[in-house]
Amino acid sequence: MPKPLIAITMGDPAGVGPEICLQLLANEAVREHATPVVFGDARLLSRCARQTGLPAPQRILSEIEWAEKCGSLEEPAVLDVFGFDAGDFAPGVVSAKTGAAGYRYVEKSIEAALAGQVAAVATAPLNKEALHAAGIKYPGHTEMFAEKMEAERSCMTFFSEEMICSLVTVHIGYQDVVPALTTQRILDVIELTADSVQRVRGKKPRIAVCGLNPHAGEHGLFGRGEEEKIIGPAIEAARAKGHTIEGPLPPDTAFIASKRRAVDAYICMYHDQALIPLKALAFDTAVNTTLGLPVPRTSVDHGTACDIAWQGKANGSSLVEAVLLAAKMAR
Ligand SMILES: NC(=O)c1ccc[n+]([C@@H]2O[C@H](COP(=O)([O-])OP(=O)(O)OC[C@H]3O[C@@H](n4cnc5c(N)ncnc54)[C@H](O)[C@@H]3O)[C@@H](O)[C@H]2O)c1
Ligand SMILES: N[C@H](C(=O)O)[C@H](O)COP(=O)(O)O
Repeated sequence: MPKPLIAITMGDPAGVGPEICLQLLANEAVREHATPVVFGDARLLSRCARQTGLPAPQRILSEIEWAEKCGSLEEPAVLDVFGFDAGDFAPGVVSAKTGAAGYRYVEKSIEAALAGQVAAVATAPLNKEALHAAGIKYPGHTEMFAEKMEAERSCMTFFSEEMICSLVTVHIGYQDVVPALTTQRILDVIELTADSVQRVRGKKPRIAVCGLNPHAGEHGLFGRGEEEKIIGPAIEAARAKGHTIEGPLPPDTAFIASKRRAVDAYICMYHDQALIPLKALAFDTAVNTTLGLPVPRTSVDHGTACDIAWQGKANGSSLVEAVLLAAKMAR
């Protein structure tokens, strides 16, 4: 069976994206399962290789060569996306310019995915402030992929050996979380998660849904009855559709070790409810995915890490796992 061609976007040029892409291109385990193509800037990658001591990319394709050769590519490569001027660029310092470049690599990867040129996309980190400074309206990749791929419903889900978790709400402030919680949205996230875990792990998942308030509201004592009025009905509806599901669980004990052994996937109401336990347990290897898209998209779980960028210190294992998961999802 031919190996899937996976687009890897280079991320914000000023962050750790370039060096984890260089690590990835040289990774033997990745080559066994996929043909990786980094969508980024070839000159910048070569400069990063010189600075960090990592191997420089061997095969570089222009956009014209890519259009001609992508159907027969069998070795790791870089697609040199035109347009980044490294003149006044400084590693570790994000700007509107680096935000715009990172966004261009993502746009290009989505075009390639929708044109059937690549089987999946894995993304290196963008910086949200840099995107904002560049005038780009999306909070992150999740919203870019969902809109540009016209997903009817989608959600952010993290896979790791320690835990799998999906987020009902993502990049919004806390005051906006409660208005965004609806029974239908929670049910959509449960269904997307159950379907994806079944495909990736080959088993019907046991799902746990977290409450919103301390102690899951303790029967209306804390909060405004969100557990009874919004979350509970979504759990009932999912159970009626045949899902193995429990909740709303008190969030503070939902992730203790014995519970994690009994749960295949968590449904979390807001960003940090999911990502504090996930990143504490599996920061180096967890993978972020967007479910509900016509073409798989995975990502690293970490950010641009500007404090260590271009110093040869970045751990590239989350990107390796992201590409391996993308290859699995693409099959
Ligand atoms: N997939 C993505 O595009 C993605 C994911 C998370 C955060 N972000 C964005 O990245 C920017 C910076 O976010 P942050 O500072 O909150 O988190 P961060 O993950 O960039 O950094 C947090 C800490 O983890 C360390 N770290 C991160 N990645 C590492 C790696 N690969 N190897 C070794 N150490 C690593 C950093 O040095 C830092 O100390 C923000 O704009 C944020 O929105 C993007
Ligand atoms: N919430 C994600 C995390 O903390 O890992 C992240 O910011 C990435 O979001 P996108 O995949 O939407 O860029």
